[in-house]
Amino acid sequence: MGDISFLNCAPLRWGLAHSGAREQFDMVSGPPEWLAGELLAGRLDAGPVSLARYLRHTDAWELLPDGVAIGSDGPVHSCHIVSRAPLDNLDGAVVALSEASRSTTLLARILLEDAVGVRPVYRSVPQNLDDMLDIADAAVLIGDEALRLHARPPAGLRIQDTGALWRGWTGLPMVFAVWVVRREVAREHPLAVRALAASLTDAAERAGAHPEAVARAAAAESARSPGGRLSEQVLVDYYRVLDYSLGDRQLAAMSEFRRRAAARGELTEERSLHPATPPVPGGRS
Ligand SMILES: C=C(O[C@@H]1C=C(C(=O)O)C=C[C@H]1O)C(=O)O
Repeated sequence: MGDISFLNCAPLRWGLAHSGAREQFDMVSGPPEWLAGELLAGRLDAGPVSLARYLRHTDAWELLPDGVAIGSDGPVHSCHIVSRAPLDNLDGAVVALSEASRSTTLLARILLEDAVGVRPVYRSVPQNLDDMLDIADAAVLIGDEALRLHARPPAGLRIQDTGALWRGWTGLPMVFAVWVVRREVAREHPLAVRALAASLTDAAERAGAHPEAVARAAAAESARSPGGRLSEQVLVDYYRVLDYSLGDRQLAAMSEFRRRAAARGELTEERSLHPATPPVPGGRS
């Protein structure tokens, strides 16, 4: 099973470790685009991928039964458009897009062009704010580096949270990533897939019931990264807004995101987005 090596998945790591389910899975951690490559190559059976990636590969992957996602109903704290000038000044400007992201970069392009009404020029580059702003007027970033910008906004920069912008524009939550399973694996091992989904849902619930302990563990994890330790309060606030559920509102949000992307000629796959019906335990599958 894959695991995103960002702090957005620290509560699930904590929950899986505390339920004892962690040992049942062979877990590999990495950035979301690397996990997507491993899934496509068949080296990984299940894991979290960027929503935009999933929408391009609905032929190869299905959503975990009952659904597990990374989303927010409003600000997400870690997926931003960072700029010196207001967004409506970005017409004709250069916007650097993080190569680590598929969903937020597409969402930012939709927001800039269709909600704000500007037409920037885009450049996909490795994620690093300083390097990005050397070559561009604005940058789209995700993950821990973006969370650090939210926690300590640098002087002179505007940190525009794409979850908040999307919510303000559409009234919907945003789903940034979803857990998928390869179709062959879902067909051949339906009960194992169901157990995996149940373990992840349980981990999210457990973590939600212990916000301070989770924030403490995540702060310790953040201290081991080059960006340095994030405060427990920043992490408590982060996990209060992050939502791992994939219910009707999130599915509606995914459809709306796909519809708006398709209107631009992107992500035109027609398959239903609903998670597969979980097989009945002990029943024929
Ligand atoms: C909330 C986040 O969710 C993510 C955003 C992704 C994207 O923009 O493509 C992909 C996976 C998740 O890591 C984040 O990374 O901060």
